[in-house]
Amino acid sequence: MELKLAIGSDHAGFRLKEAVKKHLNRRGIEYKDFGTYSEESCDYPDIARDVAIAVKNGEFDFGILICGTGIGISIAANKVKGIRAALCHDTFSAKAARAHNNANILAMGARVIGEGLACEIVDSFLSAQFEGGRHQRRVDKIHEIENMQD
Ligand SMILES: O=C(CO)[C@H](O)[C@H](O)COP(=O)(O)O
Repeated sequence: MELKLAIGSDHAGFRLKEAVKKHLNRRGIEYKDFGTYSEESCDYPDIARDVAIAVKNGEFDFGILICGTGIGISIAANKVKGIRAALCHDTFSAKAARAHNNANILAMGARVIGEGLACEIVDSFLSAQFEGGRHQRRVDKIHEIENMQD
């Protein structure tokens, strides 16, 4: 799989990010780590912004964002036009996020799930394909809402 990912977390997600990076290394999947690089307290919107803009600009196929709950970092990423960040804590949702919502960022909460499940969620997200059709119409409507804000 020739994928290039952007990955980032805040301090709460740092350890899980390291575990996900190890998993990606084992699978031979290329990624760029946008930080944070320690467990020192930082602000998740800063990381969400950098990853989301890089994905939106087409430098990466997908993004992975991790904070304590996954909530704040996904909310922040979704403020970037063209970003569809999906907070997933199960493999079914991760697959549907790609198949139905054409999500381009996977968000997870390190204080919610463990490393094993997180890596399975990453695999489900990356292996699923957008189904298009009626789902494309709905994704288009999401972006119509986005464009109403101009
Ligand atoms: O989950 C999060 C945002 O949704 C953050 O990781 C969490 O709020 C950080 O909390 P603290 O500064 O107390 O470690």
